[in-house]
Amino acid sequence: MARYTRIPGSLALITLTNPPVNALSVAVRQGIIDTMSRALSDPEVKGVVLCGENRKFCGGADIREFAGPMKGPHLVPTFDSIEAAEKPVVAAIEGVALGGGLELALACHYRIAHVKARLGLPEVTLGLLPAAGGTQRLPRLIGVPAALDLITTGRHVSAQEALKLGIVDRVTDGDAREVAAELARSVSGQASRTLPPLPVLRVAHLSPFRLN
Ligand SMILES: C/C=C(\C)C(=O)SCCNC(=O)CCNC(=O)[C@H](O)C(C)(C)COP(=O)(O)OP(=O)(O)OC[C@H]1O[C@@H](n2cnc3c(N)ncnc32)[C@H](O)[C@@H]1OP(=O)(O)O
Repeated sequence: MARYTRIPGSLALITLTNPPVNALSVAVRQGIIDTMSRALSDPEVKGVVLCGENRKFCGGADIREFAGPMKGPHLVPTFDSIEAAEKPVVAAIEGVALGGGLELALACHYRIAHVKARLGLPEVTLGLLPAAGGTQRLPRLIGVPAALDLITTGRHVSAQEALKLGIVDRVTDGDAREVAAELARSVSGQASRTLPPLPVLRVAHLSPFRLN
């Protein structure tokens, strides 16, 4: 599920609710779509803050659903609908943003992390790829070498390292939701921020393919 609350400053707060780590179950994916649509269609709402219940942003795909067939909305269109939003969406990352949880945060226009948060793409440790946008959005945000390091090792990074790498915009030791709301208010009315294009790697030993 995702809970929808109006908060001061003409903002909507969307809270993922799926204990213990607010994993992206079918109900959470559907909840994100429904609450985003509600926020976007309400002219009184100028921006959105996305967080997880109990100060845990999101532990990724719900591993309890791995045994059955995929139901409900897929992650890719769910995340694309956030990125395409014309109102600013700010992720308030507390606890963990792992796997699909980090991919969800990457689809938001801004990211605030609590100082104790941990972020990463551990899909490789399950024999998977971060295929819900992580392999595209992370290199666009922080460059190919740094993104490949995180994607191929699955290692977690601290909030401070995430800030240094450029994954998050700000780190706070306070309430990340409040800092995210402040940021959302300050950018509301502006065009949504977009990621830079994917950098093109030039590989020295490969010559361009020629058609004769
Ligand atoms: C495609 C694939 C995509 C898009 C993916 O996202 S793959 C999943 C990527 N996510 C992960 O691999 C995260 C796995 N979890 C962890 O690394 C850790 O559990 C944690 C860092 C999130 C928390 O660690 P810790 O505080 O030590 O606690 P536990 O490990 O004991 O976990 C607590 C309970 O949470 C349950 N849990 C954890 N992750 C998930 C999840 N992704 N889906 C569902 N449930 C999850 C875990 O099973 C524990 O449950 P209980 O045993 O307490 O019932």
